Amino acid sequence: MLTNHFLLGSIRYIAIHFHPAGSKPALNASRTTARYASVSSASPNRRKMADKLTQEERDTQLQPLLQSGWKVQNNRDAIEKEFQFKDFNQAFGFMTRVALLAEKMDHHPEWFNVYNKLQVTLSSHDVNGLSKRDIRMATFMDKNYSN
Ligand SMILES: C[C@H](O)[C@H](O)[C@H]1CNC2=NC(N)=NC(=O)C2=N1
Repeated sequence: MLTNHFLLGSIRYIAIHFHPAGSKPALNASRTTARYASVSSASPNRRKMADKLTQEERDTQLQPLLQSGWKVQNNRDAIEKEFQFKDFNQAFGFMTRVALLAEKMDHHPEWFNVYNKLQVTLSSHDVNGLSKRDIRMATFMDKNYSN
């Protein structure tokens, strides 16, 4: 058994990993630390209060995404974009790369895929609107997209 306590100001995350006797951990402790430290930099309560994008952040961070095809929905504080790929293989490869980040961030896109098309909606349910996590996710998608 391996126990990691992360003390970043206040206790924010404790990860306990169980490994069957004799088995080797898949990750060493320092990699595990880096992985979780990067995605749990705020406790859930603090995250909620501090997280919704401010007007200034919308002007500076959301604006560039709106130039690259993301749209703010009419009825919800969420952004959406449709991606098109050569075929299903390309679409699903892209989705897989995004899914790995989503799991690391504990932040998941709403998406709908048919063959080579992918409709994505990003919003942060815990703040009922857009947060920096949506900016990070959208930016990652744009960077990783090629058709
Ligand atoms: C329990 C779990 O941490 C939460 O439900 C996470 C999971 N993924 C999430 N994804 C998104 N988009 N918003 C959230 O608020 C969210 N919360």
